[in-house]
Amino acid sequence: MKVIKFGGVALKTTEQIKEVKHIVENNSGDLLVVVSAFDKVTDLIIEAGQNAVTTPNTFMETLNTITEIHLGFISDLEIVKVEIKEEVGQKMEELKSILQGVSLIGELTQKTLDRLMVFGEQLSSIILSAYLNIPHIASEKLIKTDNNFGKANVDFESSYRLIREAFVHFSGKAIAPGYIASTKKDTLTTLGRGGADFSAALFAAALGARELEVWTNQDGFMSADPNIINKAYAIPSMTYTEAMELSHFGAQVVYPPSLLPVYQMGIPLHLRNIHNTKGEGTRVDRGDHSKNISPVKGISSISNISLATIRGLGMVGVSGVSMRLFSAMAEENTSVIMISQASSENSISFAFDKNKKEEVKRAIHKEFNQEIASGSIHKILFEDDMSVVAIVGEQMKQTTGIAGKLFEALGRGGINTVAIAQGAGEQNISWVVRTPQLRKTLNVVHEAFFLSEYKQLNLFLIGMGTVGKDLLDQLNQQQEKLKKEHRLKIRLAGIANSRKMLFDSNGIPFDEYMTLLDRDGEASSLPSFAENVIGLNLYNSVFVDCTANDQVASLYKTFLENHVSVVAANKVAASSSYENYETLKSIALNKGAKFLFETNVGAGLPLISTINDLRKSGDKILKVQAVLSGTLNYIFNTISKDIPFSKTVRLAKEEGYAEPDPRIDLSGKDVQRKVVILARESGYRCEDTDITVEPFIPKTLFNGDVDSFWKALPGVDIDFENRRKILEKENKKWRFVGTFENGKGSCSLVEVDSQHPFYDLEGSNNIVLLTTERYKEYPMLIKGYGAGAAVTAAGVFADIIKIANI
Ligand SMILES: NC(=O)C1=CN([C@@H]2O[C@H](COP(=O)(O)OP(=O)(O)OC[C@H]3O[C@@H](n4cnc5c(N)ncnc54)[C@H](OP(=O)(O)O)[C@@H]3O)[C@@H](O)[C@H]2O)C=CC1
Ligand SMILES: N[C@@H](CC=O)C(=O)O
Repeated sequence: MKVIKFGGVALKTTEQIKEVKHIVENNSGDLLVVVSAFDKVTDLIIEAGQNAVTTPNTFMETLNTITEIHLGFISDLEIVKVEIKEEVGQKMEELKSILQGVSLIGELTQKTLDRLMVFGEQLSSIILSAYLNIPHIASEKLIKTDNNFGKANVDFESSYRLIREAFVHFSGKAIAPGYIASTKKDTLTTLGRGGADFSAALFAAALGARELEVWTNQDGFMSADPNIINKAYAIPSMTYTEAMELSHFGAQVVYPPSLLPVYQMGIPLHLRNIHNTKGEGTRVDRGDHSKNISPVKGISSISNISLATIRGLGMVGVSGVSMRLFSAMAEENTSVIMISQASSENSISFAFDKNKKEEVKRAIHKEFNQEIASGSIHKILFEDDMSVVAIVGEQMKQTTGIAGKLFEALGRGGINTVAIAQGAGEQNISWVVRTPQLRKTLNVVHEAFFLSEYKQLNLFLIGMGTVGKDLLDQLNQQQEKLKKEHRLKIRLAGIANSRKMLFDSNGIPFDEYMTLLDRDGEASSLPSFAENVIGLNLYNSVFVDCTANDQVASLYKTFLENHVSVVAANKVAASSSYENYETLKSIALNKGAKFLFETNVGAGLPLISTINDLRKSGDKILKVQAVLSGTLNYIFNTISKDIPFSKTVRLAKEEGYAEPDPRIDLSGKDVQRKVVILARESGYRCEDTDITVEPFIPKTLFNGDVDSFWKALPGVDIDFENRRKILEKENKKWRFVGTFENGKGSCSLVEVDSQHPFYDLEGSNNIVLLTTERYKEYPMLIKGYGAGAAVTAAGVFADIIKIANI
């Protein structure tokens, strides 16, 4: 004997019902088919009942809809037997007269509601019995319960006996309505919403079925809620305990009470999807499921939770407090979803359905009246808008480090855990988070435990000029390789320039961002950009700054505080006051986020990381001597009798070396910032005032705006040409050199001869000599392209990859 159950969602359309027929016909051997009401019918019956109470006669409209649904199926399924239409007609008449009675009395008791609701399953089973051409069995006569209407408690012994007696000579196929039962005195009852699963499980257990197959519209138990986690997948197999834990914590695949009968009798439960009949579904049985890749089998969550916390020193060491509290909840018919108690015993927190808040308040005040009056319970706190999340897996109890990994992932994701519980069985860790953080929580935990195929970073980028544009091109080119070779997906979740901004948590295509930004973007606003990044609350969020703007740099603090890592090509923050620099670094450290700015000095050259590595390994940076301006080195390598100074500046801008405002380069400010950053990363508490700058062009050029600067610039060409000729004669070159030693530094134009290590520094290259305790006699030398779109973008890219930690 096999039992198959079809839920209402699997009985939604004529096509689905035809599929049901295939499934039934393809099952050879003895078979009992248990069915729910057709989709939505139970809800419509409840609605009709409620309408009958509140507004007499309005129930007729709903009743007509119910009739249409059933007659519609009879016609669409081409059921020609006249008796079926008559039988359905009779049932509808019966339903109508009960509703009229409700309307007259103006009251709908749970008992009457049960009496109404049984029609759903009765009607579907009558129609399907005719369509499948198999006999119909009256379940209500076989499943016996108490009179707890709405969710009656099953009398297992009598039910099993009656079912076995009814099936003693049975062979072939039959259909039975789920959900409905009756008391000893044959009063109709129901088994609670979802109770058709329970009926099927009772039949399967009583008859010792070889399998119970339950068809819904889901692939079985999923690793997490697929509506939230698009990478969630169906769990192929699990134990009864795991299924119980997951369904208790919100995975609505199977009605939790159904698991007990099949577990007790060791009957395998197979969950299948009517929309994916070839899918494997989930098998729940007593088999060995220990070979699963992850000890965590699934994540489940329940929202709409409130959390109550009772605090008081009077609870410490007093026995029976928990017992009294939970008995009081039981008296109010309130289910406690999760409990957390500190070992100090001075507080107990528990989670419950938010709709039960009044009952919970009443229960606490009634039970602990005296303690509250005496002050031994001094605080009762209610927090709303909470969700309970649980990870479940029987193998968790044999694996160390699960809790460590879980809470590390949550911490790194910036998720605050409000309360925690783990039973000694170790197969479930549950915790409470604020509901706005639920989506992120599920993502973070799914990524941590479920072998999501890919690790994902969510990028938010401001600045799509020279560097930003190249970065997006590189990301576009590399995305397939990163996915394939490093299992890393980079999703562009937000972009902005000075005019517009655009967000899409599903990802903005790298090859279309500009068109989309222009077409769909809204007006750019930095506060609103930050709000969006934080509001989207995506896990593994990274903010990338490819501007030179101080207002953009002022957003870093907020991002880091909200666990959003920051990658900056912009040098403003790292070279601002030491206090700000230090604050940003320490927030990043405390929040488990990263603040990376490798390209601030030497573009793509590994300068900051090398200094960090030297220091971490115990070395000390004693002195820095460097050419750090790509623009200035390019200018001094390009200037000639044919190319005047002003032209070289224009060329440097065109080549993408110069700052958005080239006066930052020409004034020496850019190099000063870089020396400050190197000094700080070398461990010195350096301010920009510690680094002097000797200008090499008149300060008057820096008054006014950029346009007037460009106009005035050719004015210095003759002087430069005169100085250049002398230099050429002496076989020397200009290098703008930054140095730092003993807490102080300088930036100035130096004339170097052919013996000097900086003499042969080509193009826009940078060079850095690091004198350290270990590299004293022969300083460490790092040299190469020090500016330009491609190398800088590559440096920013490398910082992003560091955050992914692949
Ligand atoms: N070029 C190089 O070789 C290197 C550059 N860097 C640094 O990289 C950064 C970017 O340089 P680069 O790409 O050359 O500069 P660009 O001028 O080419 O691009 C700057 C981008 O920032 C945007 N932007 C400016 N202000 C705002 C704002 N308030 N809100 C939103 N967007 C804004 C601009 O928008 P819009 O397009 O609308 O004007 C533009 O897209 C600079 O900090 C520079 O120091 C670091 C190392 C090397
Ligand atoms: N403008 C800068 C760019 C890199 O930081 C330079 O010229 O070096």
